[in-house]
Parts: sequence; structure tokens; C-alpha cells
Amino acid sequence: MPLKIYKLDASPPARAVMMLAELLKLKHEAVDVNLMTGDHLTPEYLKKNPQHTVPLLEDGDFYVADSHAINTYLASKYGGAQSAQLYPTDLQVRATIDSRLYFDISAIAGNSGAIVSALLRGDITSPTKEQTDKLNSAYEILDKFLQKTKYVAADHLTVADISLAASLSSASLLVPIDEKYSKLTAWFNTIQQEDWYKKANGPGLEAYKAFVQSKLK
Ligand SMILES: N[C@@H](CCC(=O)N[C@@H](CS)C(=O)NCC(=O)O)C(=O)O
Repeated sequence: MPLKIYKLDASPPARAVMMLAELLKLKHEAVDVNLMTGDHLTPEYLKKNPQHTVPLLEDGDFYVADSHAINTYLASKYGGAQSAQLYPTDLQVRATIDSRLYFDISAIAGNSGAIVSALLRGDITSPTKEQTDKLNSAYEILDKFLQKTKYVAADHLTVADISLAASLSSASLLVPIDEKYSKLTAWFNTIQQEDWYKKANGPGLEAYKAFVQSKLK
């Protein structure tokens, strides 16, 4: 049975999974889930994913939600020779990668998601100072990580770079990355040259941008 990835192109975490799938040239079926029309709230989808989120991975009769969990699973199970770099088995390297993934959830994806939700509710028309400060502190921390290693968790690309690239490409449309974060800027420029980034993040990011810009004043 082919792998199925349930996704929405505009969704940053869905793009993280699509980028890894592209990088690994994973044979899979991509299934669009339209959150606007409630595809994620149907009884069939809720049975597969009670969290009603995208992305969701289906691998035979196994389902896993959350882009970070999906990507560590995909890299470990289907990464082939690339597994050793993308999600190594060395416990300390792996713990560093996991730590960056959790940092993404709380500090980048979490904070930018809160801004988008507030924009959607009409509570704000642009990020507040507090929201801007939170993202800027996260950028500063990422810049510090990148003063130690070439990529966010090691001197080579890992799944943490992929998740953070998806989240940052979206967050930076809300709060741009100041060039004073020179390591972060250089890392992001390198990632943006990658074929898998262009193919699997580019079109969805444009859709996200159009959506966000329609709400920003
Ligand atoms: N931490 C999750 C976040 C997933 C998430 O919240 N996805 C949003 C789209 S960006 C969603 O599906 N929202 C619909 C809902 O929560 O009902 C991940 O990394 O996959």
C-alpha cells in the first residue's frame, strides 16, 4: 500500500513533510485536505486523526499526526542511506535534533500560529509588539544555535532544518528576520537554494503569503 500524506499546501507543517518527501523522493500519494470546507472534521478523517490536523501520514494501517513525528518516522524508516544524516541514531545528536524540533513547535510555529489565529479572528491587523518580540527572541536563539553548528542541530542537514525552514519561511512573512541575525540569514539563504525547498515549499508558501497579506493592514 502506498504511503499517503494528507496535507494542505499553505500549511507550514504540511510543507515540512512535503519537503522531506521531496528530498527523499518518497513514493507517496498526496491527499488535499481543505480546512476551509471542513474536510478535517468529517467522521472519516477524525477516525484517522482525532486531532483533526494536517499533515497526517498513513502507512498501511498505521497513522501518525504532527509533522515533527511524521518526519522523524519517515527519515528513520524510509531515509535509506540518508537516515544517518537526517535523523542519526546517536542518542546525543538525536536529542539535539529533537530539542530543535520542540523549539520549532513552541517558539516558531507556536508563536507565528498564534499571530495567524489572531489575524483570522480579527483581533489584530498586524503583529503586536509582544508577538513581534517573541518571534525576534526565537530568531536570536536560532542564530545562537547556528553560531555553533553549520545547520541547526549538527554540521549537516537534519530533519530539524526542514521543520524550521517551513516554519521560518512562514513566520518571516509576519515578522521579518533582521539581518543582524547573520548566521540565521545565511542558513536560510542556503536552504532556499535547495531544490526540495523550492519544489515543496515554494507554491504553498505563496498561497500562505496571499492569505496572510489579505489579513494584514
Ligand atoms: N504541531 C502540528 C500542528 C498541525 C496543525 O495545527 N495544523 C493546522 C494547519 S497549519 C491544522 O490542521 N489546523 C486545523 C485544526 O486544528 O483543526 C504539526 O506540526 O503537524
